[in-house]
This record gives sequence, structure tokens and C-alpha cells, in this order.
Amino acid sequence: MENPAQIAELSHTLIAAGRLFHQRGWVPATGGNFSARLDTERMLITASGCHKGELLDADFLIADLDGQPINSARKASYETLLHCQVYRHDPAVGSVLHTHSIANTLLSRRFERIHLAGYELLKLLPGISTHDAAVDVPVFENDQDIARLSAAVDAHMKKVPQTPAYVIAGHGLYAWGATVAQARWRVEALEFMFECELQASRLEEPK
Ligand SMILES: CSCCC(=O)C(=O)COP(=O)(O)O
Ligand SMILES: [Zn+2]
Repeated sequence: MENPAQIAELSHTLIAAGRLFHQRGWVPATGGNFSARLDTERMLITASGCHKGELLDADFLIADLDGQPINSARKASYETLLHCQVYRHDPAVGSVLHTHSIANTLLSRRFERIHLAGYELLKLLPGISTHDAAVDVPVFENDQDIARLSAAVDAHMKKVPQTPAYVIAGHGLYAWGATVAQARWRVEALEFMFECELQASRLEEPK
């Protein structure tokens, strides 16, 4: 059963996240996609091809967790199955956000995993309560076959259930949280730490 107040609130928080991410340069052009869980079987997700800094209420549709739109003529995000995978993996996830930043794009072209250690902002990630911690954010090879890519992500997350986020090489970050706000904070924390890693690697380059 649809709850118009719930849908309006979730779409407004996702619209605000999109504006912020676009101001930061993390969702250029039509890159990125956002979703929020509605219940155990459905999510609200951005339609494919929208500018994520200029989202309107009409740019969202409801889809089931197989990625099938419900009562909508609009096409859901091309990457909908990646959102479905996270919601199916963890019933506590309430929102999934995907960004295309310079830092996540460049780091993921260079490394098979992005090692983050000693950052205060690690405390935004699940299960971490001190800066004296380390996390490897896995990097998956990009694939235009999203069903195959989501199966690869799922196989990894079954082996490493505490995976806090992941990056697709040369493409972008997927992060999530219990609420849209928590997913947004995690994107902000991860993008900050990625930017630090990128700038540090430039400092280390021989002149
Ligand atoms: C033009 S960006 C390429 C597609 C992509 O990576 C993305 O995040 C946006 O796809 P969507 O279908 O969700 O608009
Ligand atoms: Zn993308």
C-alpha cells in the first residue's frame, strides 16, 4: 500500500542529497542514482537519465526488489539491480546512494581495493568506534551487464558481510545506511577520505 507522506519525505531528502552531491562535484551530468526502502519488498528509486542535482518529485518511481517498476511508465535507474542487491543482503538498509566523484574514479582505476586507515571519519562506518582502525573498500571491475555485476558484488558481500561500501572501477561509489541521512553521511565521509588518499598519492609522486 502506498503512503504518499512517506514517499514525499523520502523523495525530498533524496533531492536534497542530490543537490549537495552535485555542488561537491560527485554526481556530474546524469551520473549517480539514489534509492530509499519503502518496506520489505519495495523501494523508491531515481528514474534513469535524470540530472541528480536537479531532481524533481516526478523523477522517482517505486520498484520491487527484483528491480521491476510498480505502476510507473518511467524506466528505473540502469543500475537498479545494484540497489536491490544491497537491500536484499541487509534488511536493515534503508537507503543506497551512488556517486561518480573524481577521487573515487581515479583511485578505483589504480587500486584493487581502497585502503583507509587512521581517519577520524572512519567512525561514520558501521562497527567502527575509533580512528585507530582500517577498512578496505573493495573495487569491482566495471561491467555494463548490471545483473552480472550485482552477482559479483553479492558473492563478495556473502564472503565479507561487514563490507561498508564498494567502488566500481573507473565508475563510482555505492554506499548505504539505515536512513537516507546515514547513507549521505557515509558518502560524505568516504568521499572525504578518498580525496585525502588522492591528494596524498599526488604528494608522494616524484617531481
Ligand atoms: C551517464 S552516467 C552513466 C550511467 C551511470 O553510471 C549512472 O550512475 C546513472 O545511470 P541512471 O540510469 O541511474 O541515470
Ligand atoms: Zn553510475
